[in-house]
Order: sequence, then structure tokens, then C-alpha cells
Amino acid sequence: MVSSYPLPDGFSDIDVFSLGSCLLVEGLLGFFLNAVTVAAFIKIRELRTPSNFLVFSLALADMGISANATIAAFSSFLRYWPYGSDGCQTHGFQGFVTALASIHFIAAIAWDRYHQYCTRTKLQWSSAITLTIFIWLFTAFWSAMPLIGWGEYDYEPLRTCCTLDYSKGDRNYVSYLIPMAIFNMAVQTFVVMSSYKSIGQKFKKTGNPRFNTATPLKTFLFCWGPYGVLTFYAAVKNANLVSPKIRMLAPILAKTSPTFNVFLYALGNENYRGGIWQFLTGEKIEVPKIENKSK
Ligand SMILES: CC1=C(/C=C/C(C)=C/C=C/C(C)=C/C=O)C(C)(C)CCC1
Repeated sequence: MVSSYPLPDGFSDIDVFSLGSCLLVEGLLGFFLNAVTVAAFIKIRELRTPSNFLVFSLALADMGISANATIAAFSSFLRYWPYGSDGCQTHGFQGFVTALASIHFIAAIAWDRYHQYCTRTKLQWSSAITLTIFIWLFTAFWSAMPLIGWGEYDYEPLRTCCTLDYSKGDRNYVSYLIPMAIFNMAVQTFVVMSSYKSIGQKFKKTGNPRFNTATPLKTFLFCWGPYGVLTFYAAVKNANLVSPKIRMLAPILAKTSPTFNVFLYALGNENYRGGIWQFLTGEKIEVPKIENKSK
């Protein structure tokens, strides 16, 4: 796309085009794969279990992150943000709610898998729905705070996407960042780490590993770790001195999360995979059952 708008500081023509293309691929691929996950849950009756409801909710949140990335890709190609400052706040809020919800659902699935494989208790609908409502309300709370002055949403270095403004690194920013990172990342990292560790031990004992228990934590930290490092670095040093291209790496990696999540939690899940296959081809395959008590 040809545009007469000036380039953002620190980026060449080719940089803006490459980052825009990255965002577009992430956005469209993530959206499409997660839409298939959502549609399969809605269409295939056998898929509609409380545990799969968490995978479905993760896919909904991930569709939100992907939509956010697609909008950022579009404005990268335009080379300016066409939706004004209200649009920037809305985009920041929408990106944050869906990203935080996605992080919470990853932890909720880890917790549920722990019960599935280690305590052999089955998630009930009432717990799955209560947990889901809690997650959306909790993430809406943390995402709304920057709209009313605790933290702030502003443009990313590319100036075509809005997120938490870490460039000032002032007291307001630090006082928001610390509790928000504890409640939205540290707790979830702990849950994911300890759940898969126990599941890994269980698999070793039974000699029947059902999936690789190291991948979820590694993927989670690959996608969200750089964001955490950058935002904490900004709390102690001047992040504006970090090259804008390096700073753009954090949101680019975070937006790969929806695509990874489909492979890890929907296609990589023995209960869900068969349902997606049935949805796409109409061909029924036997879903392996784990004998569980009720939780
Ligand atoms: C700030 C922050 C976090 C959240 C980051 C989020 C939610 C980023 C969303 C970015 C988007 C949607 C960017 C769009 O360009 C973590 C990782 C929880 C913990 C560390 C501090």
C-alpha cells in the first residue's frame, strides 16, 4: 500500500512493511484457527464438556487477540492510526482484556488437566462457568484501570497499535504494573509450572505419557516472557533508549500466542482433536475416555 505518511522513528520502509506483514499473518492465521476451534465446540455435541468449555473460552479470547493484531496490521500498512485517540484507548482495552483472559485460560486448563490426570476428578459445568465469568470480570477490571488513570494506554513504537504505555516509567505506571503482573502473570506461571510438573511425574510413574508436559510452560514464557521483561525493564530504566525494533518484538511474540494455543490446547488435546476432525470432515472418530470422579 502506498502512503504519504512519514515513517515512525527508528523504522525504515521495509521494517514497517515486514512488521505489518508479521502482524497480518499472526492475526489472520490465529483468527482462522481459533474460529475453527470455537465453531467445532458449538457444532459438535460430544465436544461440549466443561473441560472443553475452557478450551473454547481460550479460543474466544485468542480470536480477540488475533482481531487486535489484524487491526494493527492494517494501520501498519496505512502507516498511521486512523481511529483517533478514543480508538486507541478502545484498541488498548480490547487487546488487554483478551490477552489477559487468554493467559488466565491457559492457567485454568493447566489446573483442570492436573485434576484430570493426577486427582482423577472431573470438572463440573458449574465450576467451569463460574471460573469463566470470574476470569472475564477480573481481566475487565485490570484492563479498565488504564482507562481511568491507573496506568495508561498509548501507541506502540510503530504508532499503529495501542497498549500499556511503559515509556514514562513513573510512579503511576509502576504502582499499576507490579500488582497487575503478580495477579495476571506470576500466579498463572506458577499454576502452569506446578500443574504440568505433577502431570509429568504422574506420566513417568504410569509409563504412559499422553503429551509433552514441558511444552505449555515453554510456549507460554516464549510468548509472554518478553512482554514481562520489557515492561519491568521500563519500570527501572528508560525504555525509550531500547531500540524501537527490539521493543516491537514483545508484542509481535505475544501475538503468536493464539496460533500456538490452537496446536497445544485444541489440536493437541486428545478430547478436542477428534471433534475438530468431525466438524471439518463429518467423519466421526472415537474419543479416548479417561475414567474420572466428579469434582
Ligand atoms: C503488561 C504486562 C503484561 C501484560 C501484557 C499484555 C496483556 C499485553 C497485551 C498486548 C497487546 C494486546 C498488544 C497489542 O499490540 C503481563 C505479560 C501480564 C505481565 C507483565 C506486564
